[in-house]
This record gives sequence, structure tokens and C-alpha cells, in this order.
Amino acid sequence: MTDQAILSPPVAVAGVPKIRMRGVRKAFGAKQVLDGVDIDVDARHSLVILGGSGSGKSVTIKSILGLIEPDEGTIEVDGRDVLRMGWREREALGDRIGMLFQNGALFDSLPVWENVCFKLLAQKRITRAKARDHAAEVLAQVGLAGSVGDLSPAELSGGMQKRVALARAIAARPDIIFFDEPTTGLDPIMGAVIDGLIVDCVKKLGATAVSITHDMASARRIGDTAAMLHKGRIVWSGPAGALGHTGNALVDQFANGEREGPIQMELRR
Ligand SMILES: Nc1ncnc2c1ncn2[C@@H]1O[C@H](COP(=O)(O)OP(=O)(O)OP(=O)(O)O)[C@@H](O)[C@H]1O
Repeated sequence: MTDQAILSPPVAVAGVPKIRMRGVRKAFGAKQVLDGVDIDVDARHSLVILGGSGSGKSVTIKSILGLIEPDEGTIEVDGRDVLRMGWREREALGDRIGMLFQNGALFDSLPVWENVCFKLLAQKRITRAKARDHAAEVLAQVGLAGSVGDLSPAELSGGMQKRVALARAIAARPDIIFFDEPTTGLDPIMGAVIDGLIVDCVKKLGATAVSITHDMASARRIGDTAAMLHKGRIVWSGPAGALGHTGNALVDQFANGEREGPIQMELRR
């Protein structure tokens, strides 16, 4: 496969955030999940979105991915409004996006190498013979031997499955990558290893990353910035390294996992 087949076109627009959401609102029935979400992610930066269960983190990511249509607001990628794109442009945007799903979402019916190159094969951007070599290269990037490519995902440990899912997310060399709970279900050491790989891979690709996590150690490791979603809005954003001592009582309570604080008081009401 030529690099041409998998390289994303250089699309950075000077002075324009890679991703910009403004006033995004989404309700399901009577439930207003997003109530005016504003987010900016600069190119080559890594944003972590925090928030309680059901606060709308996945809905936010799915809206950027075009899987959920917001009721109001704008979502721009490289200054282009994704909600008003034609299908061709949206498809081209999809080709530049990688995604690591919460549970890995690997297909047990396919060997690892086909999982890694799934999108490239499905879109006929690569031959099967070249996909095998490409998968071995990408597996090496996430610390796995090429021979793992012939195994079924079901034969792998949770940590290895996450590595394969990461390999799949980066295989087409995307310039935007979404990570949904990348360390869930892993022990703390394996979680740190996966975080390290995520940081390395994102940096090597020069990609922009948006992650969802409940794991604060992971948020500090993989995020340049963090944003907290609460009651349908971003109530705080700042350096991920400051989580736990931001001075914002709500964010600090959440990040430190404290029972007492403004979130608890709201739950009691
Ligand atoms: N397709 C849908 N139809 C109806 N309700 C939905 C749909 N998608 C999400 N919701 C609702 O929107 C709310 C936010 O869901 P979302 O999955 O974004 O939460 P989350 O912050 O990612 O939660 P968690 O941390 O538990 O994964 C929830 O109440 C959920 O039930």
C-alpha cells in the first residue's frame, strides 16, 4: 500500500480550532441532555471530557462524529460545519477520524490483522496482502508482535485487546481520534501502559484527540486540557494536570471522588 492511500490530507487551518462546538443542544424526549455545549479543541491538542454518568459525554462525541443530530448549535471541524456537509464531505471527514470504543468492539470472527485494517479493507483502500504487512507495522507501534495478527481477539487478554483496538484506531493515520473510556476494565499498571501508548501514537500522528474517561489518573496523563460537562453545559475547562486542585468546587469534588460537595448537595435536593 502506498502512503497516499492512508495519509490524511493536511487540512489544518491557521487560527481555526480543529473542533469547535457552539451552543449545541440535544434533548431525548423531555430530557435535555446537552443544553448549550461550547467546546474548542486546537489542532494537535488532547482534550478530556469529564462528567458524571449520564451527563452527555457520549452524546457530545457522537454529535461530533455525526452519529447524533443535535437540535441546535454548530459543530465545526477545520472551520467546516459538519451538520451542513454533504454526504461526500462527511464521508471524507469520517475517513480522517479514528475511534477507540469503550469495549474495544473487536470482531471475534476476524483475525486481529483484519480487525486492525478493517476500515481500510472495507473501503478497498488497501489489498489484503498489504493489509497484513500494514497491520504488523501498526501492531508493533502498540507493542505487539506481528504474530498476534493471526490470533482471534477472543484469545487475547483485556490489555492486549485494548492495544489492538488502539492499533485499529490509528491504522488509517487519522488526524482526529476519539477515545471512549480507554482504560476501563484494566488494572492500574496496564491502564498507565495504554495511556502511554495513546500519548505516543497521538503525538506521532500529529493528531487531535478527544477522550472520555472516569479515570482521573488517565485524564491527567492523556489530556492537555480537560472540560467538565454538568447539567448539559461545560462548567469548567483548564489544564488536565490541575484536576483535583482547580479551585472549582464541583470539578475538584468530581476529580477527587469526594462524597461531600456541590454535586452531592444537588443530588439530595
Ligand atoms: N439514542 C438515545 N435515545 C434516548 N436517550 C439517549 C440516547 N443516547 C443517550 N441518551 C440519554 O442521554 C443521556 C446521556 O447519555 P450519555 O451516554 O451521553 O452519558 P455519558 O455521560 O456518556 O454517561 P456514562 O459515563 O455513564 O457513559 C442519558 O440519560 C441517556 O439515557
